[in-house]
Formats: sequence, C-alpha cells, structure tokens
Amino acid sequence: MTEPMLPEAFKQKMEGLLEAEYSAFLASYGEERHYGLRVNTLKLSVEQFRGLTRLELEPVPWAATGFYYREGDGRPGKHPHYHAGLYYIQEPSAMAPAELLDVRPGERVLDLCAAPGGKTTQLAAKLQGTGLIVANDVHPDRVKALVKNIELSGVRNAVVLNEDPAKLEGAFAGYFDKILIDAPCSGEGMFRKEEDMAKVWRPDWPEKYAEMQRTLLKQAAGMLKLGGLMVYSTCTFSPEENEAMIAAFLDEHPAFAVEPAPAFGGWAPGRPDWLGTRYARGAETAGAARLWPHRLAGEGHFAAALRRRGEPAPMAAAEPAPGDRPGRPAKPARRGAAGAGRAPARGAAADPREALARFAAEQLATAPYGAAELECRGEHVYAAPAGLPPLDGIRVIRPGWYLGSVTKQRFTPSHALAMGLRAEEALRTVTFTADDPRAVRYLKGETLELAPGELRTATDGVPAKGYALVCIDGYPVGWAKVQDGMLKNEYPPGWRWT
Ligand SMILES: C[S@@+](CC[C@H](N)C(=O)[O-])C[C@H]1O[C@@H](n2cnc3c(N)ncnc32)[C@H](O)[C@@H]1O
Repeated sequence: MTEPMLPEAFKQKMEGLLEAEYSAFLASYGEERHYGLRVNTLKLSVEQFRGLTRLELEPVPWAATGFYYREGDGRPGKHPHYHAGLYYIQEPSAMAPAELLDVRPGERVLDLCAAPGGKTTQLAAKLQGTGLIVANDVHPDRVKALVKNIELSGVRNAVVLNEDPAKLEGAFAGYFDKILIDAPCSGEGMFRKEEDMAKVWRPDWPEKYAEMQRTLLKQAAGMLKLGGLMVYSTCTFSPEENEAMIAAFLDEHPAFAVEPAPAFGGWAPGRPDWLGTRYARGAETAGAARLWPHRLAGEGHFAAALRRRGEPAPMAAAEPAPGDRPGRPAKPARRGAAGAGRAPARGAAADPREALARFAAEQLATAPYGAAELECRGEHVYAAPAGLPPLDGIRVIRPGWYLGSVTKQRFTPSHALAMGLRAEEALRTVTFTADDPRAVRYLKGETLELAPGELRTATDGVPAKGYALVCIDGYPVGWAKVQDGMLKNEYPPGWRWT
C-alpha cells in the first residue's frame, strides 16, 4: 500500500518522542491497515457465528468477541448477517477501551461520547440485557447513527441522550458503576485508515482537544459511584491528550487512582517519561495502555482506567419506588410477560399501553420487556430500563427500547422491536437462509411470495394472517405482514439494501 502523506510537523514530533522506535512506527504506515469485526453476543455466541459465516476470522488478542478479517474476504458490511446485527465492524485497537472497563451484568454504565456506537454496542453486549447503558453524544447528527447501531444490535436496555455533559452531572451525580469517556481527539491514530484525517491535522490540535478532554474527564468523575471505574481513551498519540491529561486529572482528584492495564499481546505502557516533572502523580500514567501500530495489529489507541476509591454507599443501589420519577406518567399497570396474554377489550381506552398489550397478545409469543417500565411519549411507546433518575430538562432521544407507535388505538411495531426480539418471541416467523436470494430481496423492500409451510407459528391455531418476524439464518431482520401466502414488506426505507 502507498503511505499516507503524513504532516511534516507530526513526523518530527513523533521522531522526537519515539527516538529509536520511530523508524518502525513510520514503516507501519506502509503496511496494510487491519480490518476487524466484533461478534454481537446479544444475538449469538462466537461459536454460533463461526459456524454460520464464511469469513476467515483471526482472534483479536484483547477482545474475546473481536476478530480480524481480510479485506476482499467478502464484504461484511454488505451481507445479510450484517443486517441481522450479528456483528459490528470495528477497528481492532478501538475494541480495547471497552475491554478495559470490565463491565459486568447488572451494572449502570455511561458511554459519554458514544456516537456512532461501536463501544456502546460492545458494552451493551457485556451487560447481556441486564442493568442499563446510557449512551450520550453532543452532536445531533451523530446521535442518529448511534440510535441506528443500538437498534441494529438489538440492545434493549439503552437510553440515548443528546446533551452537553454539563447537563447530565446533576441528574446522574454518583450514579454509574462504569463510565467510558472515548474522547474527541486529534485522531493521529486514524491517518492510515482515513487519509483525509492526515490532510486536515494541525500541530495545535492536541492542545485544542486537550481543553475539551479536561472538561469531559472532570464531568464524568462526578457521575461515577464511589468504588466505580472509568476509562478514558483516545485514538491519538500526542502526550498532551493522553498521559498529560491523566496526570493533571490525578493531581486534581486525589480520590482517583490508575488501575494498571493488563499486559495483552502487544500493549505497551503509558509514557510518564514524556511528561517531565510538571505533575506530582505523573509516574502513575505508566499504568495506562498504549496500542501502537508498529507493535500490534491495529491502528493505535490510548486508554487509562481510573478507579474512584471508596466503598459504594449502600443506598446507591436502591431503585426509585414506582411513580417516584417526576416528568413521567404514573407507572402503568404492570405489563411484563403477563401483558401478552391479557388484551384489553378493543376500543376500551386510549392508553397506548393497552394497544401494545393487544399487539403482544395477537403477535408475540411472550412480551419481552421484562422489568422495564413502559413509557409513552406522544404516540410512541418505549421500554425504559428500571432505576433511572428523573431526566427533566435533558434531551432524551430514546428513553429506552423503542417498541412502536399507536394511532387510532392500533399498535404498529417498530423496527427496533423486531431487531431486539429473538425468533422464538414472535408468534409467526419466516426464515430465509443468507444464500436464498429472497433474503436480499426482503432487505431491498420487495413483497415476497411464500411457499406452503414456510410460515412457522409458535403453536397450532395461530391465524396465518398477521405480523411475521422475518429472519435470516434464524436471526430477526424485520417485520412483514402475512396474508394469503404473501409477505408484505415492512423493512424501513432508511435501512434498505442498496
Ligand atoms: C471518538 S468519537 C466516539 C466514538 C465512539 N465511542 C465509538 O466507539 O463509536 C468522539 C465523539 O465525541 C463526541 N463529542 C464531542 N464533544 C463532546 C462533548 N462535549 N460531549 C459529548 N460528546 C462529545 C463527538 O460527536 C464524537 O461522536
């Protein structure tokens, strides 16, 4: 491959920093970039995916669900399995920060700079549908991509916000077990992947971004529980945005300490020797991780894990009592799985939850929203994860899993509902194999004809007319309405195969 045109000032700076290692660093820009994907374990296991795909996968040493694939080895971004959300295409070193955050089921997690959602979906997979993940990004356009990726991945317990973190500090003070700050940065680790980044880079960018990063770190710190862990990461090499950021933070926040990064294959320690004597706790930045493109198969990253010392207060885990959340409707009559069986009489009341319960009874085998709180915003119904604080005054894009909308007391299921379901949770399913041309025709939005027996029902006696969950190799990709052996396509226009 041809080397990207690296800015002269960048080369000089890196040569000064890396000294003897610089020639190996520079040579890495002449090598092929690395392609990666992460299996979405919300949908299937790594073994199941390996059994399904023809991609040749090599493990990423630091991510159990991460794999390298070869460019030209099919196009994973244009495959029916991609539309089923079976994997997320992610640069391998970008998988490191979420691994370092060590998220466990049941935790409350914040992804502060989340769009387009690579790390949000990675963290959500670690939660396995338990606890909750708040995904925030300040840019309205980028939030749209974040929502799409969360929905494609079938995440049920995410809340998506579009806020300046300053507005989150009050609502979420001391609330989260884990926080990821994947900070906006000068992007020096992107030069091989996106040449244009090298063209626009300026020598004063590290200082400019450092100012933003300092604020983000401080804001995140206030939202972390005692005993909680946060990871700060960038895809850049400059010490100003990395070791100096962490050292300054430690000097100002004595309650935080660096949790030393594990020694995964090729990970290098932070470089306190680049800081001089300016910071009292600079030496602790050796515990951060540097992923260098000349030392491992990845484009480059920095990540530091910071533990807030102290035991979490016993009250911190308490869930608010039902109805305790100002700005929300009073808690509805509990729905849960039972809601699927008991449909209120048609036309009895205008509560959107009743239309949802009717839909669940007629179209689903089980109502899959579990302990979530059903929340209505206008005609839209969401399943919000339990235990959220009031979100008044905060721009909430998704208060939870978007289930669908109600017009004239009729519930229309969302695409997000289809993507978050498992095939066995629908009463009617139609499955195509990924090789069946009808899989792509469905993804293009075409109406399809079914052969006898192709419509599967969860039990005998389910009417052949109604919503069917269309699956590829057994994994949902969207809705269709079945009538007289025809599949009327409900795949949303913005998602279609082009
Ligand atoms: C490195 S990207 C995040 C990538 C993302 N974590 C992923 O893995 O897909 C940084 C993000 O920070 C967002 N951002 C910039 N300033 C921000 C701020 N003050 N608060 C929250 N997000 C911000 C940008 O819009 C951008 O999407």
